[in-house]
Amino acid sequence: MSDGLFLTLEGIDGAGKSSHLDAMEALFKARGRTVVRTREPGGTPLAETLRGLVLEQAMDPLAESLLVFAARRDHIVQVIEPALARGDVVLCDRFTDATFAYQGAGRDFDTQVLSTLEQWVQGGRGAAGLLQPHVTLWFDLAPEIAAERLAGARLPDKFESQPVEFFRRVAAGYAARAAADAQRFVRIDASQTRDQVWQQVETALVARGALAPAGGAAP
Ligand SMILES: Nc1ncnc2c1ncn2[C@@H]1O[C@H](COP(=O)(O)OP(=O)(O)OP(=O)(O)O)[C@@H](O)[C@H]1O
Ligand SMILES: Cc1cn([C@H]2C[C@H](O)[C@@H](COP(=O)(O)O)O2)c(=O)[nH]c1=O
Repeated sequence: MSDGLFLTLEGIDGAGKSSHLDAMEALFKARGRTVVRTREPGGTPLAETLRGLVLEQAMDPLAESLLVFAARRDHIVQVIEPALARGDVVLCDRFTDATFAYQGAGRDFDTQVLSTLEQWVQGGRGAAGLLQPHVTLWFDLAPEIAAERLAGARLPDKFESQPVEFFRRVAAGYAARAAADAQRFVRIDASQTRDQVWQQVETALVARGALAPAGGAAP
């Protein structure tokens, strides 16, 4: 593999992660990196079609999980792996941690099944192992504050309409994923002001070596 960098942003709806994507992209571009900015579910025409279904249609948790992993497979094959092979920075708004948090913890769906799907979709790379982000910024925010921030901001989709108890479970799911992979996750205290949150993001990227030039320190 090249010097490609796979960076994901995670957190409950309304945690504030998307608010920092422009600045992150600019930070990398200022260092001469090519940035592929993308999101999940989504990132390809097929995956965006599946996103519409997942965010709008009621369905059981297995159907939901299969659709997000189908979208992810297309996204990985069409966008993420080619970008990493070129040495680009892939800036992705959500990835598989969201599936474990939303479908696993939020919907109480079987995480063994999710792990199997993760192996199928992100595996098959021989010695390279499972495709995983190099760094995951986890925007941690109390669900009550996130709900206040989202109120009136936009029309809620299927997930954003869920009660606060759902987001408590999702937040606990993220906490468990972060505890299980502390090397990859960086917790961002998203309750602070936008400027303070941005400072945390920048500090985390420096600390993880993510801003080193391509060909420099490994992420
Ligand atoms: N630090 C902050 N303090 C107060 N409000 C904020 C802060 N960061 C973002 N917001 C506001 O909170 C709302 C949600 O922010 P944003 O869309 O970035 O969240 P998100 O995590 O990307 O949400 P989603 O995953 O649901 O798209 C927006 O109205 C945004 O302007
Ligand atoms: C990747 C992924 C996402 N979701 C949910 C989480 C959010 O509610 C939406 C995406 O909306 P956003 O505004 O782009 O954050 O989808 C999920 O349930 N499972 C997943 O794997």
